[in-house]
Amino acid sequence: MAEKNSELSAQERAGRPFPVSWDQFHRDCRALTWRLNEVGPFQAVIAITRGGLVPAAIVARELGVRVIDTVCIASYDHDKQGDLKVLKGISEATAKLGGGTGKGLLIVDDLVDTGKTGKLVREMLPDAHFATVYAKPKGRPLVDTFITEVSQDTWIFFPWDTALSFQPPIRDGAA
Ligand SMILES: O=P(O)(O)OC[C@H]1O[C@H](OP(=O)(O)OP(=O)(O)O)[C@H](O)[C@@H]1O
Ligand SMILES: Nc1nc2[nH]cnc2c(=O)[nH]1
Ligand SMILES: [Mg+2]
Repeated sequence: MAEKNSELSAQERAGRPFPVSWDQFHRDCRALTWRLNEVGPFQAVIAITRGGLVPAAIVARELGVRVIDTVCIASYDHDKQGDLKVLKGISEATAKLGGGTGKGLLIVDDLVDTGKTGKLVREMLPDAHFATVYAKPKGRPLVDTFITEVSQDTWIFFPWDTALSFQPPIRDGAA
């Protein structure tokens, strides 16, 4: 049974779908910025690619921050998590702004799930502020600021990964 479970993708294990529209995502990013505005000011925003790019753009716009950098990490192949690979760290100029430890820098990602990605970035920039839009319980302790907690058995569907499609009526057995 345990073997069977390990064959399941993270999305299959999660089971419960949580679709997010562009409109909802934009609202949640704005709500996140209201909280971050109390914590800043921040010298730069660092997006964890790729999912962090969209919230980072919105948050940076709302905070009036124009220095934006990326940490590029690959771990999930669609919905299966493998070993984490850091494809690119922050630039020398951004590292200098954060005094080498990330002080005054804001790291943004779309979500934390197991927390593996967040843990790795925290190790790179221990004094940076880490914000995500959504958080699942396992990853939540790693995040300084987030907006919505969803249960661990939830899979979040982002608007850039999805399209509108027909759904059968609930009466006919729709989830
Ligand atoms: O807390 P964890 O279990 O580590 O998962 C969270 C990470 O997973 C997703 O990224 P993904 O690796 O799918 O890459 P992407 O952002 O390029 O889609 C998401 O954007 C987070 O960065
Ligand atoms: N889209 C998406 N990617 C993830 N990566 C880890 N957890 C999730 C999730 O719930 N949704
Ligand atoms: Mg990501």
